[in-house]
Amino acid sequence: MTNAGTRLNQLPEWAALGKHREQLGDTHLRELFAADPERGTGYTLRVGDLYLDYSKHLVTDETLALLRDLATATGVAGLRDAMFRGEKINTTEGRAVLHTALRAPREAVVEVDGVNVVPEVHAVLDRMAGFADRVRAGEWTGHTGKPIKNIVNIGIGGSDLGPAMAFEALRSYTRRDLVFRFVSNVDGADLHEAVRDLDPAETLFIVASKTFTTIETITNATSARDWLLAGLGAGQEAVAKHFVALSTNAAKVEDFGIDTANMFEFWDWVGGRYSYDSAIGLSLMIAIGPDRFREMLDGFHLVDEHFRTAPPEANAPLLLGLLGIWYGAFFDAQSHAVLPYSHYLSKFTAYLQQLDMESNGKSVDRDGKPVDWQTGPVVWGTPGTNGQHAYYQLIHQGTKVIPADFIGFAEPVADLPAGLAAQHDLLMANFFAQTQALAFGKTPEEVRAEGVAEELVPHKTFQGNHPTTTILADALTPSVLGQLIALYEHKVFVQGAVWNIDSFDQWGVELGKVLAKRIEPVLTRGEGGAELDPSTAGLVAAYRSLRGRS
Ligand SMILES: O=P(O)(O)OC[C@H]1O[C@H](O)[C@H](O)[C@@H](O)[C@@H]1O
Repeated sequence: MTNAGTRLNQLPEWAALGKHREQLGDTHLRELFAADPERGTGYTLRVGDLYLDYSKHLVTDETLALLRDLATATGVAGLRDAMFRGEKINTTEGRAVLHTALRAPREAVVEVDGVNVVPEVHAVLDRMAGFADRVRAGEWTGHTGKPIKNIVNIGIGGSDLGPAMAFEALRSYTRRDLVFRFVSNVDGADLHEAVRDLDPAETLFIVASKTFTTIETITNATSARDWLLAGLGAGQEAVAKHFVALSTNAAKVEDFGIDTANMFEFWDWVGGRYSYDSAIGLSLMIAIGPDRFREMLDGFHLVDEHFRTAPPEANAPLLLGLLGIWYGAFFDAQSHAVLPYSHYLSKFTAYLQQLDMESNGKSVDRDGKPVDWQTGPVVWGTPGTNGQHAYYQLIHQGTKVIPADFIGFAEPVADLPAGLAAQHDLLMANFFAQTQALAFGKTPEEVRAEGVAEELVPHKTFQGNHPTTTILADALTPSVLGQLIALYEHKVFVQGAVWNIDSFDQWGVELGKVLAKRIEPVLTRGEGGAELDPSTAGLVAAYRSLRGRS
């Protein structure tokens, strides 16, 4: 709720930003840097192990002060405190939003409906650790007595992207003698490719689903069970040794045939896209071990505390959130690129897509009224150097405003052979060169001075003035990964708070699910379909005909 119920774009703070934007006009980053020799070091923040440079943003001290005023006027700090207190700030679902409790230290007290949830959180973490240790030690054996060597996580959305992303990110910390696979797509090819070279006797399936009703996951889990039992030539009794569940829904887990003794629980106050530090992280915990998992949780917690307590001027998630609002509202930026300069972060942006776009892809405010301001951006990107040889052209010389985050590390991962670790400086030289080129560009005069033919000067000119944030850390450790994810979680929170939207529901995914359920019997059995629109009816008829069913 904004102050006194005033709509966001009716606030005087919003108008002040609009006026300031006009005054800023097309001021170039070259001018901003020339005017302030301290800018390169002054516009930086240190949070835990993260070094953040925001000097290459189209902002001045005044911009930042006006943005903070907007945060004050929209009650960001109050909503943040309500979240940490366990209030039901997810109003459309009547739920608390407490992923921060998942990484609270043992002695912390966080209450939901008067009950301290921290002991339960740690009880589950301890059970997970016990299980992970048994698998890692080869003590958890399958139906035939063979130790488990293959771990297949079956889940989708928040029950897949988090563990899959973190497994990649922390690959150098994982047990290389165990095989980890992640299956999400209901396309049977996903499960097929994941298990085709595995021995069922050595394979553990982790069925991850908050609701345990998600059709893709239940379908894949059912097929995995069929594959297992057929491969083992065994009956239902083999399931207990090869299937565990991660869920909030014990009844559905039991219905599926998994003993609830093999279930690791979490709670409805954990959103799916905020859940990989809950039981949903079990596959990751098996991969990196409980100690490393706890280090990751500590990293999350460090940034939680920063977000909760740092003053607005030095509050990194607040700053990043406000910068995004600035570009969306006053530069008409439609998208936001996240460009990690680490091969291990290959799934990082895909993970952030759900975190950000499912949270803030909303067009009505908390009161159900249509918003008439920009909300969440399209988040996109892939590891940086690859992008340089593909789509960076558009960022450098296209017509769109694309704020971008550049994420890099001083050290290559520890187990890289020396010869390959030597490539790291080249990787990072690209990292620094790109934000420099994006910010400062190359003027026509500079191009001419190189003796370029006049007709080619416009083509070889770089306008520059493209805003970027640089996030640099020493190394991609479990703790640093936790810090990075918490930074983005809270950035998304800040934006939702200012935009006055519910960042914690996802009603927009429901309609497609309902329609798919209706269309499936039309495809398979030709039943129903009278209600289909003419386009869809035509497509369904074509599909049936191609499959020889009409
Ligand atoms: O974990 P589950 O209940 O299976 O949900 C898996 C995913 O599907 C849903 O449709 C939501 O859009 C996601 O937020 C969720 O993470």
